[in-house]
Amino acid sequence: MPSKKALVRRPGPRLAEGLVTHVEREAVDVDRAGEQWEAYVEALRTHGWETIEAPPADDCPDSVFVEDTVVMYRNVALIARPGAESRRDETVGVEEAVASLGCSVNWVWEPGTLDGGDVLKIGDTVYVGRGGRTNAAGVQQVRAAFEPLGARVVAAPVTKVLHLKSAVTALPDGTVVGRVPNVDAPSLFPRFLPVPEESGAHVVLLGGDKLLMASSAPRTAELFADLGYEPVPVDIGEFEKLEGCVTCLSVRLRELYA
Ligand SMILES: NC(=O)NCCC[C@H](N)C(=O)O
Repeated sequence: MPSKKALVRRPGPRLAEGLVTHVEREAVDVDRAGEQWEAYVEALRTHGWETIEAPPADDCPDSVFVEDTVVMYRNVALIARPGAESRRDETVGVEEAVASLGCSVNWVWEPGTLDGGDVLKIGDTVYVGRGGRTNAAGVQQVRAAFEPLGARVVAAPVTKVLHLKSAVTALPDGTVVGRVPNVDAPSLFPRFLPVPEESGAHVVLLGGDKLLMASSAPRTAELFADLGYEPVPVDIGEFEKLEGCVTCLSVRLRELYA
């Protein structure tokens, strides 16, 4: 059944200690991050999404990046096993939250690791990035969880950025968008559109033609507007300092039965 719920998690007091892997560490203004998070959540609500807060995980600096903790396919929530050890405890509260929404819950087990940021769904095709955070066993477990439900899982190498979805996401028509130097294998995707900015590769589909995007990608927003989409820009600058992007701050639940 179509649903429009989005799971989010408020940033915790230790946010500034969040992991950085591919960028230089910059000071994070936690108060400003809080304001940016509120505005992000408000943008989801304004466009018809009911937001549900996962219980805080204040000991985990990266907990706001809730996308990495769970992958949804239909009504099934696959609880991730984050590749970074400091992020493992984030999954506990998320598991409670998705179970209470009526999802069927499944888990990635050791030795598998999986970050939700490595999973890009386009219709029934589920691309899984095998990179710094998601290992081969994690990819196999996504196959085992979702292929019986009708998904086709396609593994994609990720060596240049943190997650597959740091490199690419997809427009509503399924066209994959990414900044060429960040994408290991653009030919894996049936339709690929290069974008001029790194954060232009990140879109959250709000419904209809509306695309939630970071305000740090104005030229890409212009490109998308010219293709008939309606960009909805939000400033997530404090999260970008920690390699976060618009996708990683929420998990949309579009096929709940509850
Ligand atoms: N899905 C995402 O893009 N997540 C961003 C995670 C950023 C966090 N600082 C991390 O390194 O895990």
